Amino acid sequence: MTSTDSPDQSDTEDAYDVIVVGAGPVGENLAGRTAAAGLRTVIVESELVGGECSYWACMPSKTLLRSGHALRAAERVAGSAEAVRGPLDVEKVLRRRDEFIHDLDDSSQVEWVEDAGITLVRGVGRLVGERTVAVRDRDGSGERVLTARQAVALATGSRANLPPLDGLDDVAPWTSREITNAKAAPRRLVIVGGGVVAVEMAQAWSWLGSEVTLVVRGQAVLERNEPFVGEAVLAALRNDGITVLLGRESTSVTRDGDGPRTLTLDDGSTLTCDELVIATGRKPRTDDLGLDVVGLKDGDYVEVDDTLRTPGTPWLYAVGDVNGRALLTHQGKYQARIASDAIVARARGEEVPYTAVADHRAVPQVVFTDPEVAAVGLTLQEAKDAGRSCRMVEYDLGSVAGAAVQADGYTGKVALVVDEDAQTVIGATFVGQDVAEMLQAATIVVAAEVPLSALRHAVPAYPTMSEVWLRLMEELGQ
Ligand SMILES: Cc1cc2nc3c(=O)[nH]c(=O)nc-3n(C[C@H](O)[C@H](O)[C@H](O)COP(=O)(O)OP(=O)(O)OC[C@H]3O[C@@H](n4cnc5c(N)ncnc54)[C@H](O)[C@@H]3O)c2cc1C
Ligand SMILES: NC(=O)c1ccc[n+]([C@@H]2O[C@H](COP(=O)([O-])OP(=O)(O)OC[C@H]3O[C@@H](n4cnc5c(N)ncnc54)[C@H](O)[C@@H]3O)[C@@H](O)[C@H]2O)c1
Repeated sequence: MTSTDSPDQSDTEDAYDVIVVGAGPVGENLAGRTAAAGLRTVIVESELVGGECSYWACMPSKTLLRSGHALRAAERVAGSAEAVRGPLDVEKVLRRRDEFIHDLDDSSQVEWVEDAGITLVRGVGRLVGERTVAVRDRDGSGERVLTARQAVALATGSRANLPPLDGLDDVAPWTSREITNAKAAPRRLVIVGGGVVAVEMAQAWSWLGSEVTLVVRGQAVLERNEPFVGEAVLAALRNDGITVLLGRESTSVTRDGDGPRTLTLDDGSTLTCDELVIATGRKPRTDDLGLDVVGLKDGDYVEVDDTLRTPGTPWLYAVGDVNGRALLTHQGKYQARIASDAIVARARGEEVPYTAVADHRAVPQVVFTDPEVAAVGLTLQEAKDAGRSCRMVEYDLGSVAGAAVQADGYTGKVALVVDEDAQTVIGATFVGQDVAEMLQAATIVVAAEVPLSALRHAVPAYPTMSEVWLRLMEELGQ
């Protein structure tokens, strides 16, 4: 059966092979693959098919940043710089963002689901028993019970985690949802947080005209990366005119009616802003998911093994943000591929073909600031903490011919972490303009554990920025 149903619509056939709860990119991917393999698959979605990534996360944030990147790239090359002297057209940038998020209309995604042979049930899913999910209408008017012969896969994602800040509930703070979907640039924008959401949104809205202040509790931004990443991005943010306060905790916030908010910091100083964005991390959307049915706790990330199955419950899988392994769309979709192949294999009584190794050692991520940050695998510190015998080699990307051609006065840096025993690259970090597209080469090298001796034969084209690999190999004595 292929249909779009709401819970109160009666359906005599509510038994499926696979139930997927959550139709974000990860749930969709898993459902598409089990349906393609011939398993009768239903997907349950409480909001928009396409999930956080499509409407309130990856797509709007990247489209908000892209026009600024394009403008800056043109401004950094003599000849094109003279041709682009104007500012960004904010209205057009926001319109383009809205086109990418389909004005929050999921009908094209629903079409894909139906074409893929998946049944869509709209409503809030909850585990109520073994292989059983109850779906209730968002307004609570109806409930429908679905059963699964093979597997239930949780793909309910994550939401913003709000800190226990005095007064926060009364000031209508924004999270990533509102800042990625804002219809105009707030005049004064304060963002609390120093992670990926905070730095990307600080820069995007600064480029679009907001006066931005970033309140960071640590001594650096992007602390999970190599230290030189935080230094480069911090300098760039400040160079853009963004005020970045390091080592500052927020203690309380107030609002005068519908007017501006005033945030008080731990040194007694105050910041007044038209919008306050909280970007202090995520929490799993498991608060009312019925995890107690299988002895787990609502509100927690769902622990899984490397086939994305929960230990002790052979029919329950959890993929994407909800398991907390790597809060990234591409990594969640990787898990969806593995979980779906495992579900299909187990349904056929076959061996599971492969497991999630990349989650542990080869997770790639791009931070779409200017400069971009692209990293995969372990940082030097993570490698040391893991007891690896390792060393780091670094190279100034700006001194590579390809980078000099890319932009006048190009600045950037690349570092590799090498396992001395295995003679393989276990981590790579790039900072600079247009490094995002350089990441996949490093991801292949790390994921496939390519020996350094073999890398000698991977010759980068001249004059591209990838020529930095030759310089790094020289640094490594290869
Ligand atoms: C601002 C921002 C920018 C980001 N940018 C990037 C980026 O550039 N690249 C990248 O890789 N990652 C990025 N991410 C992370 C990315 O958005 C997530 O990793 C990704 O969305 C996870 O996909 P998912 O399918 O697991 O969850 P989600 O996309 O959150 O989808 C989960 C779905 O489940 C539904 N759901 C939840 N509970 C229930 C229930 N009980 N019943 C029915 N349905 C339910 C939700 O409505 C939602 O549609 C960004 C995140 C943020 C916040
Ligand atoms: N380009 C991308 O790939 C991209 C973009 C945005 C988000 N994401 C994903 O979304 C996830 C969430 O991003 P995020 O930036 O919200 O989280 P994050 O974990 O990257 O950063 C959270 C930040 O908030 C700070 N913080 C935590 N609690 C705090 C508190 N109580 N007060 C003040 N500061 C506090 C942390 O020190 C850190 O700087 C990330 O893990 C990332 O994987 C990815």
